[in-house]
Order: sequence, then C-alpha cells, then structure tokens
Amino acid sequence: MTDWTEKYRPDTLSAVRGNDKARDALREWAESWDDHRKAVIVHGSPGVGKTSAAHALAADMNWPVMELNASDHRGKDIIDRVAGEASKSGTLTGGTSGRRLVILDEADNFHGNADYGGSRAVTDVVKSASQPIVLVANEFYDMSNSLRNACKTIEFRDVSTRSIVPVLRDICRKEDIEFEADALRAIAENTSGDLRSAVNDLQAIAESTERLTEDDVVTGSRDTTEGIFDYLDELIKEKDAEGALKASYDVDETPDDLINWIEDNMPKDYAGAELADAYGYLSNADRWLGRVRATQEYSYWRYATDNMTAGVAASRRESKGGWTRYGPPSYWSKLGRSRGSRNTRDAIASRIADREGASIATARNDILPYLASMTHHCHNRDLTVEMAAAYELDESEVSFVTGSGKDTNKVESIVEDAEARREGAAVEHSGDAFLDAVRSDGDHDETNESTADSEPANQQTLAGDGQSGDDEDRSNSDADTAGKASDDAADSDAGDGGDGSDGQSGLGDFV
Ligand SMILES: Nc1ncnc2c1ncn2[C@@H]1O[C@H](COP(=O)(O)OP(=O)(O)OP(=O)(O)O)[C@@H](O)[C@H]1O
Repeated sequence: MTDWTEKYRPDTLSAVRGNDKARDALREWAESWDDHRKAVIVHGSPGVGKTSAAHALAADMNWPVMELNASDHRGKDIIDRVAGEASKSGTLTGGTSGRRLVILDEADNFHGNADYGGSRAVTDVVKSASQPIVLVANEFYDMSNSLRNACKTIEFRDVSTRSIVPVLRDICRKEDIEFEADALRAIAENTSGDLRSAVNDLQAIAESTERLTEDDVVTGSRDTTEGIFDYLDELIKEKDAEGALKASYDVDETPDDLINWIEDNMPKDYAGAELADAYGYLSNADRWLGRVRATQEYSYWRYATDNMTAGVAASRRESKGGWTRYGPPSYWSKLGRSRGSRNTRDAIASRIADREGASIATARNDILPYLASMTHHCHNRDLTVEMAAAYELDESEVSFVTGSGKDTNKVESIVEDAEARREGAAVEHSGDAFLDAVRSDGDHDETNESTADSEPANQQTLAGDGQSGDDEDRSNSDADTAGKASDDAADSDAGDGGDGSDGQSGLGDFV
C-alpha cells in the first residue's frame, strides 16, 4: 500500500496549498538568492507542507537537493562540504548551474546534536554558506537567537479547512473513490490545520469503506461529537457503573470507536491506581472487540461495552471536578480502524509483547500509544532509534508509530541507525545470549540499560507472525505496567517540544 502523503506530495510550488503568501515568499527568496545570499528558516506546525515546499521549490528552480536533518550522523562536515564544494563548481561553470539547495530538516533540534558542534557551528555554516539553505523547523523559538538572526524567516500557517478539502477531493478523484462532500469537510475540520494528517485520515477511512460518507468520519458530525463530549464527562466524572453503561446506549458511536474516545480522554482525569484499573478494563474491552472482528459475532459488543463503560466508571476512586478539555481520538487510535493499519499495529504490538513479557493487549493499548506520544514525529530521535532497534521496526512501522512520513530521510536514517545498533549489540552480547534470553523473558522491569543492548540477536524473529488471537493465552496481570507507562506518559507531555536527547536512557525506562 503506498502512502498517499508520499504519492501526493506536491512536486511544484503551485501545488502546495493553503499558504500562498509563504509560498510566494519562498519563491522570491530563491529567485533573489544571488543578491542576498541568506539562508531561510521555514517554520510552522507539523504537516503543513514546509518540507514539501522546499523540495517543490528545488524542483521548480532545477536545483538538486541535499537534505540533512539534525539527527543525521553525517554531521556538519557534510554541510560544510556541500556548501564549499558546490560553490567551487559554481565558479568553474561560471554561473548558477552548480547551484543546489541544502535542506536542513529539524533545524530546531541542532542544539542537541554534538556531531554538528551544536547550534553555533550550524549558525557559522549558515552564515558563510555559498549555497542556498532552507532550514525547516517546527519550533521557531527553539532555535538560537543568532541562528534566527542570520536567516530570513518564512512562517507556514496551519492549513485552513477550505484549503484542505480540495486536496482531499483531488486525491479521491485520482483514486476513484466516491465521496460525500461533507465527509471531506469533516475530515478537514478534524485535523485542525495539519494537511498530512488529513491525507492520512482520508486513506485510513477510504480503506475501510466503499463510499466515503460523513458517518464514516467518526469524529466528523457535530451532533455526534457533542453527544460524545457530554458522555465522556458523565463516564469519567459523574456516573456510577450502571449509570455509565445505561448512558452509553444513547451515544451514537460503535464500541470500536467509543473505546478510542475513552482511551484517549480518560487519562486526562484518572491517575495512579484508578488509571491502572481503568486500563485493565479497556484491555478487556479490546479483547472482546477483537473477538467480534474475528468471529463477526456482534453480540460480544455487549461485553466490550460493559468493560469500557461500567468498568471505567467503577475504577474511579475520587470524585472529579472542574472542566476538562476532551478531544477526538488521535489519528493514532483511529488508525486501528482500517485493516491494513490494524495489521501493522498488531505486528508491532506482538513484538513488544514478546520482548517485554506483556500481553499483546497491554502492548497495543498501553505501551504502543505511549511510545507513539513519546516519539511523535521522531522529535526524541534517540528514543525513536532505541525503539526501532528494540522492536525491529522497519520504515513503515516507525512511520506508523511516530506519524512521520515513511520515505523521509529522517525515518530512513533512524532505521539505519537502529540496525547498526542492533548489530553492535548482537556482537557485544553474543556470549551472554542465553542470559539475556532468560532475563527478557520474565523481567520487564529492567530499567537503566538500553533495551537495544540487552537484545539477543535471534530472539525476535518469530514475533511478527504470531499476532492474531494469542493474547488470550497470555497472562493479563498488567495493571502495574499500565500504571507505570501512563505516569511516565504524563511526564513526557511537558517535554514534547523537540527537546531532543535530554538524557532519556531508553525504552526500558518506560515499559
Ligand atoms: N500545503 C500542502 N499542500 C499540499 N500537500 C501538503 C501540504 N502540506 C502537507 N501536504 C501533504 O502532507 C505531506 C507531508 O507534508 P510535509 O512533510 O511537507 O509537512 P511538513 O510541514 O514539512 O511537516 P513536518 O514538520 O512534520 O516535517 C506531504 O507529502 C503532502 O502529501
């Protein structure tokens, strides 16, 4: 299955939607580069087209691209060389023909990377570069003052619903998908300005239906979502077990969707032991949903619903007050709805379960979402590499967990590094292979050591296959794991601003 965000990546600037001013400014910057010779910072939220615009610009200008990101080990020499070497050939050919565009992705992350000599060295290169450089960043103010001052700045804003809809419509037409206009609008509204997620959502939903209707877009219809927000309030804060179950009959969501809403919002109010209990019920609910999928026996929905409503309400130990900002299920949870992505999710979960000695349900419901938030957009690169190494993730799996495009050089370089780390670990530890096997079998409380290091090279090869159904056989005494994972998840949220490698030692700390 090709990833539509890659397939429909704009190949010319005029195909970059929703940021006309920024787009024009970028073109103008490139066309006048000989006069000012400054680098440009393109910044804005994830998925609004910054990187695509830089590549499209290069294509329009006929400039070959050299792309690097802050986490790339090739380091500063490369930029130095590219900038220098290209300038020489520029002189030789006596004109612009030796020109190329250097794209520095994750430019807000350089300070954390010693290979580059920190942001000062990058600033120096940027200042003296003899080639046009585009620095792409999410967090403008995470870049040093001097770096910011050395560059021109262009902001990409969140893409409006009005601009997202036509992109989705074009894709539907090219993919021969029937759609209701309202369905596209609902997808666009749900993604709050992130065009990449909108395209991803469209693909996920299109896989599971013949004709896109507004109803397919779980979170789309206003009536439904209002109902669900009220219900979340009742379930999480007010009602007892029976009340929560009864009130759920009026909610216009299938249990498959409802569980995503609950799973994503319950942790905003629950903590500690009650959170662990509630996760236990959600795991049970998810097992019942799995049985429904496997057997098409829809009467099992009842048990799923009992668990996710009455169970969650009964787990509440203290009364909850105040107002909580509940939100629609993340793209990640919604992904579970299409078969292709469910398979990817379950394959990853089964390897996690294998390695951590947890049940597959725990891996899927507790550990994976948590990893997804920790490694969102690969911001914490080190951790992402650890994860890819520990669970032997390939590009599409890293992309699935992190939400970054799978063909991006960020993801590719992470997978390469993870492979290198795994090979290193296999050699170092080959003498202790049995010891490791014994340890990783029962002991998932391992903390300080990097998980990649403790991995026997041949232990995981079976994990990818045995994904379906075998979670029933496993013990489900995972309340501790769940509680621990989610406590840590709360901590991690605060730091989710591209703070890079701040001494996080690895997945073993969290699972
Ligand atoms: N403005 C846009 N016009 C057309 N397509 C877009 C636009 N923004 C995003 N997309 C789609 O989303 C995909 C990802 O966009 P892109 O990687 O350029 O976003 P980004 O802003 O660089 O995000 P990040 O900061 O996460 O790298 C593109 O391949 C394309 O399919």
